[in-house]
Amino acid sequence: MNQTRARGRFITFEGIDGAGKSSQIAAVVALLQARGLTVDQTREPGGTALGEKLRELLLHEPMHLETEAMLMFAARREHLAARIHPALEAGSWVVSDRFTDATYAYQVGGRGLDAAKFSALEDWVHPGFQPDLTLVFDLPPEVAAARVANTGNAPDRFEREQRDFFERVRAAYLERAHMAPQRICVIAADRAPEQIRAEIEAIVAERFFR
Ligand SMILES: Nc1ncnc2c1ncn2[C@@H]1O[C@H](COP(=O)(O)OP(=O)(O)OP(=O)(O)O)[C@@H](O)[C@H]1O
Ligand SMILES: Cc1cn([C@H]2C[C@H](O)[C@@H](COP(=O)(O)O)O2)c(=O)[nH]c1=O
Repeated sequence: MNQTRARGRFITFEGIDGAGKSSQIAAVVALLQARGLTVDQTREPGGTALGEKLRELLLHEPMHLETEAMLMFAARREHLAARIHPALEAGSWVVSDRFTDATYAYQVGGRGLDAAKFSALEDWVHPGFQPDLTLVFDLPPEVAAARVANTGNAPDRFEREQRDFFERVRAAYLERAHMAPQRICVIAADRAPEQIRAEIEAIVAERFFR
């Protein structure tokens, strides 16, 4: 019998720098794998050899704000073509640390660029394609900044931004969630990791395995 494998699902994690996405992503990947699913864990900017080179530039090289915005979408175009779409079509689930919501939050909300231009880029790069589920980690910028400082790592171009920048990024994420409540869940990230993990597990179970 000719059995075709079901298309995979696409889950994205979002939030300001230091929101605590990384450890929770690992937990969700483990949860899905425990259900016998094949999972491709990736990130933006990045996720491909070219995308990782662009990430290095984006995080560390001074550039015009519109150059930054277009490089984010260039990396995304490659990511979709070389990794995300092939994985989903092969039946793998894809879990990405950030996707296009980050561009609306950081480049439109944070940097103040024109949303209409990004809508055109989005329609060009992934017309009609959105994550199946997006988890936005929400917390006050000062809490996130303290976490980033505690890592002891040298801050990148984004992490060096001031609190008002992250207030705008946060507000833009919450606005995105308000506009697409069926896709985007806001997670209160200023809580113990175990509490956050339990809430995310419940959301994933309800959304995909009910
Ligand atoms: N719920 C939490 N409570 C306290 N500290 C946390 C929590 N979650 C993560 N952390 C710590 O905060 C720091 C940043 O976490 P993490 O790297 O997971 O954030 P992130 O959202 O992936 O950040 P970035 O987007 O900057 O990569 C780490 O040192 C991590 O151990
Ligand atoms: C996809 C995307 C990312 N960014 C910013 C957000 C973060 O500061 C960095 C990525 O670093 P992370 O710690 O791995 O999350 O890039 C952005 O400004 N716009 C985007 O579209």
